[in-house]
Parts: sequence; C-alpha cells; structure tokens
Amino acid sequence: MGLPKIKHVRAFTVRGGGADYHDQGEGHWIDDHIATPMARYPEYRASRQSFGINVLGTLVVELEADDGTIGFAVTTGGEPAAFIVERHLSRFLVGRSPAEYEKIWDQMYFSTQFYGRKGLVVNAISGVDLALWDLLGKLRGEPVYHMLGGAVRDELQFYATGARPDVAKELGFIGGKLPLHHGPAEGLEGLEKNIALLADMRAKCGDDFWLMYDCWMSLDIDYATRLAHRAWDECGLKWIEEALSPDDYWGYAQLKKNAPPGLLVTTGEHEATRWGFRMLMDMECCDIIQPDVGWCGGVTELLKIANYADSRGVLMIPHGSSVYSYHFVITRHNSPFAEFLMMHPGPTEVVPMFAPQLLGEPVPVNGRIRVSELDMPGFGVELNRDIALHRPYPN
Ligand SMILES: C[C@H](O)[C@H](O)CC(=O)C(=O)O
Ligand SMILES: [Mg+2]
Repeated sequence: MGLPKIKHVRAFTVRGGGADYHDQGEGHWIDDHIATPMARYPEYRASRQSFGINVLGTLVVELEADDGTIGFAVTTGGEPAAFIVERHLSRFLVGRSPAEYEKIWDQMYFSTQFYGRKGLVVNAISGVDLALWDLLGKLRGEPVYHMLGGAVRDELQFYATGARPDVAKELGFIGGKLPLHHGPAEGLEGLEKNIALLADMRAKCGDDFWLMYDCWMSLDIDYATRLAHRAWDECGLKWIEEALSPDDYWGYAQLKKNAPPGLLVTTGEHEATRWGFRMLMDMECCDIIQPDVGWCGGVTELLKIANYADSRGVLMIPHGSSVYSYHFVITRHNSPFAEFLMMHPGPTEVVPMFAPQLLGEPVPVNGRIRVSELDMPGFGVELNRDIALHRPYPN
C-alpha cells in the first residue's frame, strides 16, 4: 500500500508571535514583569524579552510528498532548529513514507542524542514529527484525531492563560491561569503582591471559578511552599504550576509533599520525551503533567507519555500548542480539558493562539471547541504564506 514518499524537506523561520508566542510587541501582558529564574538579576526582572525569551522565533517545517501534497507544522526553535532539520534530520525523511513515523522518530532522536535529548533539538524533532502527522492526515484524507483513535467526547473545554481571569470567566472559560509576577528576589513585599492580585481575582471571579498560578520555573521550595499554602488558604488556588527548575525532580517531589492537600502541583511544559516524563511520574513530582506537543517530541512521543500517565492515573493537560494539542486531547480520557493561551495583548478578546501563522486555526467560543471543527485532513490548518518566511539553510 504505497503512500507517496517525502521528496522535499524545508525549514523556515518567522518572527512576530505565532508558535514563539513570547515574541510579541511592547505592552503585551506576556512580557509584563513576570517572575522568572532570571529575576534574581534586577536588570532582567521587568521584561522576559530583556534576557532573550524571544530570541529563537518560530520554526516552520514543511514536508512535500512526491505527489505535491504538503504537510507542515510550527514550533519554537528558529534558525538553529532550521539548521538541525535541513542539515541533519532531512536524511531520515527524504524518500520515506510519512506512515513510517515511528522509525523516523527513533532515527531522529538517536542520531542526535550526542548533542540533543531535550530542548532545542527535541523542539526540531517535534516540528518534524508534527509535520509528518499533518502530511499523513492530508494524504489519507483524515484528521489527526481520527488517526489517534477518534474523539472520546464531542467538544474540548478550555481554561485560559492570561492576565485577566475575570475576562476569561465572562468569555466562558472554566478557569484562568495567571502569570506570577514576583519571585523570591522580591521578598515578602513581592509575596504579598502575589497574594493580593490573586485575592482581587478571586473577588472578581467568585468562589467556583478555577484560578491557577503559573510560576515559570521562578521559585525555590521554601517560597513555593509558602505561596502554595497562602494561595490555597486565602484564595482557593487550584494549582501551582512549574514552581521550580525543570531539572529539580527532587524539589518537585518535596513540593508535592509540602503542598496543602487538595492543591494540585503541575509541571512539565519544559520537559521532553518519555524518559523525562517517566522521571516526573516515577518520582511523584506532580498531579498533572503538562507536555507541550511541539517541544516534548511531537505526537509520536506524546502517545507514549500519555499512555504512561494514564496507567499511573496522572492527568495530562498539554501546554498551549493550539491545534497540535487539540487533536490529541479530544482522544484522551486522562486529558479532560485543555489550555488556551490568550494572545490578545490585554488580554480581553479571544484571538487564534498561533496567529498570524496558521490559517483556519479554530478558537474557543464560550470556552469550547466542537470536535466537528477539527474535521479536516491533518491538523486542519494551512500555513499563512503572506507572512515573511525565511529559509536560512536550503538544501
Ligand atoms: C504565562 C507563562 O509565564 C508563560 O508565558 C506561558 C505558560 O507557561 C503557560 O501557558 O503555561
Ligand atoms: Mg506554564
């Protein structure tokens, strides 16, 4: 049963939002004095762009089959990831069928293991893997979620990440995840400000709306424990996210023990592969894992991560990643809801998460997306060719 073979592999970079959602203009909530591990240096405290959070930009991977069908995907990784795709990974793709995704993944991962394993290299592998699934779906005329076993429910339900959970509530989301603004370097005063903001949102949103804090790797155990207890006792926080460095599995295991019963500890958006997530789960680091399908190894790897989580009774709520996670979440009972990153600068409106890079990207209405909106071949989106695509390493 011969599917067309991959003939061309192209890797582009793009600036200005999209998959590199931190690459936004001035005044955006996502760069407004957010707590980070770099906040210990006062000069890098006010803005994440000041230390280079948007230095990479978006990577676009495009795979063209010999019948002219094109599959593509976007993720973070920019120019260095484009180099890896065109100069290293393309050898495992040209002349192969996209149906061989399992073997291709294995070859991409183990051929780069001597300089890869996590981070940028796995972002590049993820981008290729997502483009393979998109191409396969387009060649077979099937949405990715069909190829993953089909939907287990009729719609996706979302919580919103952004600075305005009160607006998210009005827009129909089931919860709002706020960025934490102050870390340990800003002392007790910063801690009080963190609690005050959460208390204000609790007053605005009422008791039943989920409120979460995203700490973006910025805390130590002592601070995270204090924040968790106060935020739970005083404001009914639902979860504390990515409180510590992703390398500190021991710290997460301790934090999970220290956290008040009922408050969920979540992490994993900067973790990668089945082996990284196995560490998080075997060491009982968290209640919810949050892999980003564009960073953790793609759909092929997320299947392994999700199955392991399911067998251990751990929830998997993927980080952001737009259509790439929607097609996965809809097929999984242990992913009962999904994240929607509010990319409007306010954020006071729902706009497509990866705008302006994808055409046809669905957005939640009343906090939901119907499964019928995913009923298009592949991931159901097209690349916006009106944006400035740059191909730095043509083969
Ligand atoms: C809001 C967070 O600091 C970050 O920009 C996004 C994130 O970690 C998440 O969506 O989760
Ligand atoms: Mg997060």
